[in-house]
Amino acid sequence: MSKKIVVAMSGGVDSSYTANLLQSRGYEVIGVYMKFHPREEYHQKNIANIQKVAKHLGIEYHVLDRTKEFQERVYQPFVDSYVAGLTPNPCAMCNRVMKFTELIEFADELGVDNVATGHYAKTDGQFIYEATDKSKDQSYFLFNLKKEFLPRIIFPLGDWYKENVKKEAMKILLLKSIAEQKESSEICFVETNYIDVLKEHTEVEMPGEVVDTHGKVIGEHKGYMHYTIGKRKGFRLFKAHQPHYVLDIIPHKNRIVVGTKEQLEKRQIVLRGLNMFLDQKEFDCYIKIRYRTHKVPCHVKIDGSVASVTLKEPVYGVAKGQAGVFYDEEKVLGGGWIV
Ligand SMILES: Nc1ncnc2c1ncn2[C@@H]1O[C@H](COP(=O)(O)OP(=O)(O)OP(=O)(O)O)[C@@H](O)[C@H]1O
Repeated sequence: MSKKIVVAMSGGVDSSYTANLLQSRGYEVIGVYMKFHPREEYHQKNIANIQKVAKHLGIEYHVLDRTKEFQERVYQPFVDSYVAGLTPNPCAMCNRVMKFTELIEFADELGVDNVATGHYAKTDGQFIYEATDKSKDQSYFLFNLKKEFLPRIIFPLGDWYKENVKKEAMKILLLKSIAEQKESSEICFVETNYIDVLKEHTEVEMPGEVVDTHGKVIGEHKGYMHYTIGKRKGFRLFKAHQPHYVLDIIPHKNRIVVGTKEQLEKRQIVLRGLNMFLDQKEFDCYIKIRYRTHKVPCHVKIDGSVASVTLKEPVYGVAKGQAGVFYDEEKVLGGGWIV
């Protein structure tokens, strides 16, 4: 009897091809689509794609409405984070509290052990690793997965290049149109940009003061939620200066603090809400403090759910609310949220 697997299908090429690959490896695939946000048109388009793939593969698929849970666990915290002057990472949050939790729970209901997604990452059941295709690697967003989930997860695209996934999908008549469609935006519930999302819930356009590190008013900004630490555009300084960067955001005063590149430099970072795959409490490794950035060597000391990180090279633009993810070469050791 073939082994069953639940595949998270988004209607995109990656998860469609994942389902195809797993079936060709002998799995009995059960597809599942989850509605996270309330954009029904978006869902209908995706579900139509999944229907096509399911028909082509002769598999069953399910649609789960998780809009209420998503609103509570991901969407509202995303809005609240910006209001609090942070730069949230909703995808890393969603992977833990929504996507994989719901996927595993659904698999449990069906009595199925394994689940799969079309993420570009690898796992050996104990750790997560970077994907072979470094330009598509999503391991950073997966640092927060519950450790006990890992033995049940398969990432079939971990050793694939996206280019080849597309090429192979194009050869399958029913996947061709899916392979040709435009790639989805980075955050599924953001249609245009995050500011438009925030505007539906809170006042975003509220000009305020730009101050230097001594609190002296030196310019004007559009509203603190427009900025993230390290940003150097979009605010106005009264006098011409050398380039200035956002150093801090003070939400209750609607102020941003700016300074020079040297002032932006950080050698120490604190992470909270840790999620560790490694049990050690003190170690040397590398840290990634944003998705699209290189890893920096560091020393880590863990006390409870807090990590004190000493960087061996300076970094610029450490934004509160973003994920700090520890790596040993390609292996993800864990991570936490920058405070
Ligand atoms: N709404 C959803 N329902 C079920 N699974 C999903 C959903 N959105 C994403 N996934 C799963 O998470 C994986 C990674 O999601 P991401 O949003 O990064 O998609 P992607 O890289 O654009 O992949 P795809 O081409 O499959 O859309 C997808 O490949 C899929 O397995």
